[in-house]
Amino acid sequence: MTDATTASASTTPITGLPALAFLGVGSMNGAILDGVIASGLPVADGAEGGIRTTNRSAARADAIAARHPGVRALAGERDPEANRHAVAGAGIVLLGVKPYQVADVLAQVRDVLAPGTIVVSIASGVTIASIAAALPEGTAVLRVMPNTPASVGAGVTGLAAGPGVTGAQRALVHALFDTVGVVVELDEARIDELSAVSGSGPAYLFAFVEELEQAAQRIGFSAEDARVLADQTVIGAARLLAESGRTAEELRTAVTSPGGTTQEALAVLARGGRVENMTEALQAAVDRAHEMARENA
Ligand SMILES: NC(=O)C1=CN([C@@H]2O[C@H](COP(=O)(O)OP(=O)(O)OC[C@H]3O[C@@H](n4cnc5c(N)ncnc54)[C@H](O)[C@@H]3O)[C@@H](O)[C@H]2O)C=CC1
Ligand SMILES: O=C(O)[C@@H]1CCC=N1
Repeated sequence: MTDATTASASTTPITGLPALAFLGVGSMNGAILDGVIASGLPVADGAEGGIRTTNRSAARADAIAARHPGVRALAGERDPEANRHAVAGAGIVLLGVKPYQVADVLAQVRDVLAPGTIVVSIASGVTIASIAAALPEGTAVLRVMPNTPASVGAGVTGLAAGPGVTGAQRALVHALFDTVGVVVELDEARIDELSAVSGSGPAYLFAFVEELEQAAQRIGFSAEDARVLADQTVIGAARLLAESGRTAEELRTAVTSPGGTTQEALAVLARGGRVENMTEALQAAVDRAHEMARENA
């Protein structure tokens, strides 16, 4: 990480959030919505209620409303102006649609954003400059890169503020994402690299669990037992990392008896050049983010 990067809780105490509009509540914005609500941090009642959400399908909006009865969940399928209704009176707008849909959603809402509204994008590969260019001049724009463990309060979010964003606005968004885990502030120039590590990272780990499960079956375990063994091993190891205060290296060493079985297995895994392979994988994610930024400019 560069000198420009800091992981911290917000230094400014925040006792509440302004009305929030979550535009596009799928996997990621849904995880943030769950986390913010679970945190109990008060959200101000805007003119149309404190938290508003939008997505395309009515079934999904109904599911959000059932899960969070206080939320005003709107569906584009029922209300073509859902995004415009959601942002009216909101203090923070969280853009959670797919990258290629961002421009369309910004065009829908740009003339109904209240002065002083903070726009936060979670989209991969969509730059602050391209978002700011689609909004009224002077709109505060921040770009964040969260990850799905946010839904259980264990996320990590990269946060980059655009030009002209005040310290107070940045602190507010930082506090919002503190409710769903750890926040790392960084320059926007580094956000694609952060995304490659922590935004996509949960998928790498889930892919590993799937591989461990499949390999366990190949050496003779039933599908059911293989799943218990693989899932619980990773859950237990992650908790140990979180709760023991020891580094991954120390914990690995504690499992690996000299001349024992783990050492043999790790030697086989290392044959694949895992660090080189992981570095190549991260670079592929970064390259794709750069390509998306050009496509979405
Ligand atoms: N899934 C992840 O782990 C992460 C995703 N992201 C970013 O989050 C964004 C969303 O990704 P996911 O949640 O995975 O996608 P998703 O497909 O689960 O969610 C997108 C949501 O947007 C809604 N939507 C589509 N068009 C809309 C419109 N015009 N107005 C309102 N809602 C609309 C859809 O109904 C859907 O609920 C992407 O830009 C992605 O780059 C960022 C970090 C991690
Ligand atoms: O795969 C993606 O493009 C998004 C960004 C990071 C995680 N999911």
